[in-house]
Amino acid sequence: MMLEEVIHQISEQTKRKRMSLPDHKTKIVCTIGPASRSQEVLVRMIRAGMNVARLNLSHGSFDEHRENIRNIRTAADEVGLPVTILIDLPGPKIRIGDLAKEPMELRKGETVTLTTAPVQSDPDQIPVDFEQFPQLVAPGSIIFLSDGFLQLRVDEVGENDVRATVIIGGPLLSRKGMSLVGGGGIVALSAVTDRDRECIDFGLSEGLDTFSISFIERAEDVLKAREHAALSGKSVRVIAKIERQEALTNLDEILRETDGVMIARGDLGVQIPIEEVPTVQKRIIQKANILGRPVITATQMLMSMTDNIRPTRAEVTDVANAILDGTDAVMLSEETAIGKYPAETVAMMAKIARSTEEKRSTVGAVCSPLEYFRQGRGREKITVNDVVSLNVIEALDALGIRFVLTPTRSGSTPRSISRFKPDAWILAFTRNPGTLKFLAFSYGVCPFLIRSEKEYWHGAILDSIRDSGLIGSGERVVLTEGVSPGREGTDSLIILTVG
Ligand SMILES: Nc1ncnc2c1ncn2[C@@H]1O[C@H](COP(=O)(O)OP(=O)(O)OP(=O)(O)O)[C@@H](O)[C@H]1O
Ligand SMILES: CC(=O)C(=O)O
Ligand SMILES: [K+]
Ligand SMILES: [Mg+2]
Repeated sequence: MMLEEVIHQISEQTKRKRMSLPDHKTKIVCTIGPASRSQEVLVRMIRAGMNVARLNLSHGSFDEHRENIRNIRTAADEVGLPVTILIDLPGPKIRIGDLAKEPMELRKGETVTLTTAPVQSDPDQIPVDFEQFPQLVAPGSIIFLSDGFLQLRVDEVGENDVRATVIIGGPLLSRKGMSLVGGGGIVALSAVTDRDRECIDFGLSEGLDTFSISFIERAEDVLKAREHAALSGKSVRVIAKIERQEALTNLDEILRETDGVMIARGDLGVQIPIEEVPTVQKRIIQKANILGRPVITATQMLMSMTDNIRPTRAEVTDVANAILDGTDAVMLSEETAIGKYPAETVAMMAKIARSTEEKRSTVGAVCSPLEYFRQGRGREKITVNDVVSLNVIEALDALGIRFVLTPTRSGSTPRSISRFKPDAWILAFTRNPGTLKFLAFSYGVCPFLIRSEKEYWHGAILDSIRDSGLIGSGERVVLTEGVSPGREGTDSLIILTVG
């Protein structure tokens, strides 16, 4: 959208009230729930920078959401800023039902009963809103509740009841999601269920046209939502929620079909190994950016602000990093739906966004040192070490070399190569135990202690490397060479074959 259009849109909305541009460019999506559905709180959230109000139809009734929509619209009018309403569809996710009393405190080691029986007689039982649930588990199955915060191990399976032992305890709230290790729990049902279709109809009847689809598997799922809306003669904007392995496998086709994507890190962190979430996030953002699809990074961004007025450093850094990764929008979930400080959390999000955006061009360049040098920046201060390390990287890339051998006194040569984060290992040889210790902090550097000046000679290094069996005979390596022994600074690199 052109700047003029943005200004036009805002001035339309402001109805001739004083107009100014927002002070942050990253869009802020907020989930609306009990903590934020009042007019007063919504007004504060919009003033603090909320751009999109998300209604999660996995929680609350249509009546409740109808009232939310009315409140959001009134609040937006009052403030004079546009707010988009996003309907998040429930999708094929098994959830527990409404608990008799919440939170239900699950204690490690205790036995609990999950039941699909329609009428709850025992308030200590956990209702499950999916009839086939007992058939999906067996003794020994692990059940994740609440994005994996709570874990149970199944002991016994009956017709309607499943008895399980609490492995990881904590407070459980109504309607939390459930998944079985290995991805079970997103039942064989595909995305866009009958319930999702009802929710699309609900949204359309309220004059809304933006829907996020949970647990998308493939591009066809996006089409299904479009086709359903078309039955009512409506066209919709679809945000594909990437929260299962299949969606990652089919990411390219989904991105081509969808209008936008959400990195739904809550379920994604249960469906794929949690440690892969950060790199998957970067990959999705990059691909979405290349195709120009808006991308929302969601879940646990400022999670601790659900209870505290200040976030953790790690959370602030997560938000900033998502922005530097190239996300278009950041999302708040429990922070604004059930948290103690919904408006303050939005204000914090906006503050982090503004500060990060202001520094983005400088930080971006520093983030990729290789780009920094390739663009010829910092040329007036370039050192011999810089030139040699850049040449090393070039040689590694061009020849597919797996090892760099660097004799070093201070460690500066291996560090200058390490900063580019090459795939190759950097084997550093030093006589200085202090240097050896400090190289423990450098990415991809494996330091070795050598005893005598003689061993600095590259023939000796190659011999000891070959004898150690670390590098096979006949493999090419890069070796950096200090031409003037006794002086710091490397003057050249040589490419050698291990004999
Ligand atoms: N309308 C609502 N009414 C009551 N509680 C809500 C509502 N919306 C959200 N919440 C609470 O906030 C939590 C976080 O919201 P979020 O939208 O991330 O839900 P979720 O259960 O994790 O499911 P999803 O995977 O669809 O996001 C919910 O688990 C629920 O406890
Ligand atoms: C937002 C969402 O659905 C998730 O993080 O799982
Ligand atoms: K949902
Ligand atoms: Mg989810």
